[in-house]
Amino acid sequence: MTVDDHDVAEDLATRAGEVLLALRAEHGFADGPALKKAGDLGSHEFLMAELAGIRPADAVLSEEGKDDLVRLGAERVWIVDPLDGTREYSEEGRDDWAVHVALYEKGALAAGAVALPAQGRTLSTRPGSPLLADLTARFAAPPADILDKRAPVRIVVSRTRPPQVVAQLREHLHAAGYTTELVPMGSAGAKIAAVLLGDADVYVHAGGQYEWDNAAPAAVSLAAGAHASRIDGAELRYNAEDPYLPDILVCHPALSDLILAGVR
Ligand SMILES: Nc1ncnc2c1ncn2[C@@H]1O[C@H](COP(=O)(O)O)[C@@H](OP(=O)(O)O)[C@H]1O
Ligand SMILES: [Mg+2]
Repeated sequence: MTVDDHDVAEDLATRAGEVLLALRAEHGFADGPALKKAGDLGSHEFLMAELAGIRPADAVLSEEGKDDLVRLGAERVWIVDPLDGTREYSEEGRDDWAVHVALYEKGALAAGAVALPAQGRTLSTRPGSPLLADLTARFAAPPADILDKRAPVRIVVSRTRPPQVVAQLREHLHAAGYTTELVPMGSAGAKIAAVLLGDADVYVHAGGQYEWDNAAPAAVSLAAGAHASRIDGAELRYNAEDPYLPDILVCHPALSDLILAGVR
């Protein structure tokens, strides 16, 4: 039986999340560094073994693996972050951490899933996913409350490394008559999921990130009809020789011109 790539992404991200929940329960929170290490490694090894079994011909770029540049000539590359938000994973009670599994194929993102294990859900590009249908409906309707300036623009940012550009963006929005609210959160995947799920309106990051931090969240965003780009409006490109991809913007497409004008 052939298994569809969307199903593979969703299934592997979800099951890696179960591995991470089990390791968190087993280790407890007394030794943070040991828990982080166990999580990063345990999830990476799980994903590598599963991908080798189900997609043996594909290349893999993982945050926790050695970067095999054979991927540069490969048609299919899985871009995975076994544990995004490692810091938050090691803090008791926090649910802002994620597992990212994306497939890059012939120049573009072809599938992806972001598991939020402590929230009990996985966002994915799988056509037919009820959650994806909800997200797609959200982005098909205009964000009337924001456009009418009745509701604040909720900007989700790194809780430990909020970028400079956010202050500039807020000034730009305030000058245009909008109000804003900052929502600090860990994990690029959890922050992008917050935008997709309607708990925030904009995710802006600058100053450093890698392909594994945003490939799967970008794949789901684009599948849901959200805007996802570099902060200068350029397309997000993957499987580069240097996987450094330092900035990203995700928001409702009806807000993208306004936000891009504020961050450019
Ligand atoms: N300036 C920077 N340089 C490199 N990586 C960064 C970065 N800022 C954020 N990241 C990475 O992006 C992810 C989300 O960060 P944050 O929670 O601060 O928003 C984290 O991934 P990991 O948890 O997988 O390491 C973090 O390491
Ligand atoms: Mg990461």
